[in-house]
Amino acid sequence: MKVAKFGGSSVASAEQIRKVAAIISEDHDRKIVVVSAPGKRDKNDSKVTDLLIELGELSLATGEAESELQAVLERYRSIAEELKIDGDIITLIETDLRERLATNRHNPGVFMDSIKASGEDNNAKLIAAYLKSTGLNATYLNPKDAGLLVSDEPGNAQVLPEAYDQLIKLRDHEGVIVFPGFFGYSPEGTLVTFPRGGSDITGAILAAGIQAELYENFTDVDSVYAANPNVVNEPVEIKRMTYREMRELSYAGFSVFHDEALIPAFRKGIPVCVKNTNNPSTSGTMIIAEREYFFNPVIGIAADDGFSTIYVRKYLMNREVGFGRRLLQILEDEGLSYEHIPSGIDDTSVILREHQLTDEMQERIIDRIKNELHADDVYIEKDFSMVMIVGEGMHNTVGVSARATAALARAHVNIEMINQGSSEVSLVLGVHQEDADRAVQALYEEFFGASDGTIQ
Ligand SMILES: Nc1ncnc2c1ncn2[C@@H]1O[C@H](COP(=O)(O)OP(=O)(O)O)[C@@H](O)[C@H]1O
Ligand SMILES: N[C@@H](CC(=O)OP(=O)(O)O)C(=O)O
Repeated sequence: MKVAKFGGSSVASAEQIRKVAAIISEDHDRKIVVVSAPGKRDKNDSKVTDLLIELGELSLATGEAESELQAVLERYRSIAEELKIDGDIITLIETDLRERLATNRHNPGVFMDSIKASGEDNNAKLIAAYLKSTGLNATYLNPKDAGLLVSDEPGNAQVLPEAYDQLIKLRDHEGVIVFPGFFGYSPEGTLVTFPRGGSDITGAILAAGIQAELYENFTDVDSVYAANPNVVNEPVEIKRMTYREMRELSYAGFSVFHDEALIPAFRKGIPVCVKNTNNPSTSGTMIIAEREYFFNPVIGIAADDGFSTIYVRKYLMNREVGFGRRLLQILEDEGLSYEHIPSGIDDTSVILREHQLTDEMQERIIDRIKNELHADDVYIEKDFSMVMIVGEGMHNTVGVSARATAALARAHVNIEMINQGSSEVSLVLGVHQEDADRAVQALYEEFFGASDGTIQ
């Protein structure tokens, strides 16, 4: 049995959905089909999820968002008309959306999750109807009926272990299940979405739940590339990589696959294959537990922006027992998570995602560090990017860091921070955001300049 997930680019139009139907029909092992909301039809288009966020936020703010509602309906209407699906489905989708807009308005988090999730939910119903019209035994299944139980933080659902006791039963379901990605339900019955890009997570949970032989993640590229193709021209294709390598790279900016989606697959040992809906016959990229690495210690280079640094200097900091704990307690009191904390003997930097910080919070943090920790200097800098060099071969290869820093020096990129994970499967370099693309290009040239097109 296989789980096949089709991202927004694969279900963005009638033409794309016909390709999805052909892919499903050609392999009867594709038992569960996870679908996202319609994505972009071209680079200037909008994802339905983004249209729904606009709709929900405007409705909450002003109570009126009719044109935004019609923009969402028009996406489904154009697909349904071209696929010649029964007209009732648009009426059903409109009724559903209006009901969601009228419910949970007192709780913005729950309200927005319901609006966002309608994109996937209604697309799954529409695609199930189309698949049935082609003669396939396909049925829509709602995550609540499937038992996809998740924690209740809006926009940040985490699957609950007890969900797997229910999901295994899907193995006995007749025909093909069409399953909306991106959300589950709390034990209290509240709809909760995963973070953005979360349909990948749904697919991984279901693959783990039914103990699938393979989790296929269909997108719009032939493979996972060694660098973002929007940053490096025609990067080499990766044919095989480990869960750990993909998790590091997708955490650090490879938006082709959600980093949290690897955890359920890794825990149950489900192989993942990233494939192209527009070119399904290619082998794609296999993501597995182990791989041999011979030719290149590095398998990929990623970059993610939107980081801030809280810089703290205090003479003899390294001699003060508990300084680190007290510093992190200040962040914990503000509900902040951090990513890296490189330290010297008299200074330390806490690197965290910028979106967490408000101006008031920054003032409170600086004030507390100065007055409670008696720091000699403390300030916060914004607009950093983290550039990640990843490869299972790095931990027994001498000189990777030297090659990386030399490459950045040649590109005149200043390194603000360097951090090697204890696993040695990744090396993180902090640079200013405006240098990030140049850094990725310089590192790619250093580690892949002589490559012949693919990494085995
Ligand atoms: N290393 C990478 N390899 C392949 N694609 C990448 C990589 N980094 C970023 N991408 C981008 O990810 C896109 C696919 O992800 P996404 O837009 O979420 O697709 P989907 O709509 O299928 O979910 C690709 O079109 C590509 O532009
Ligand atoms: N549609 C949701 C969930 C998702 O995973 O979408 P996609 O498969 O297009 O990345 C989002 O945009 O976040």
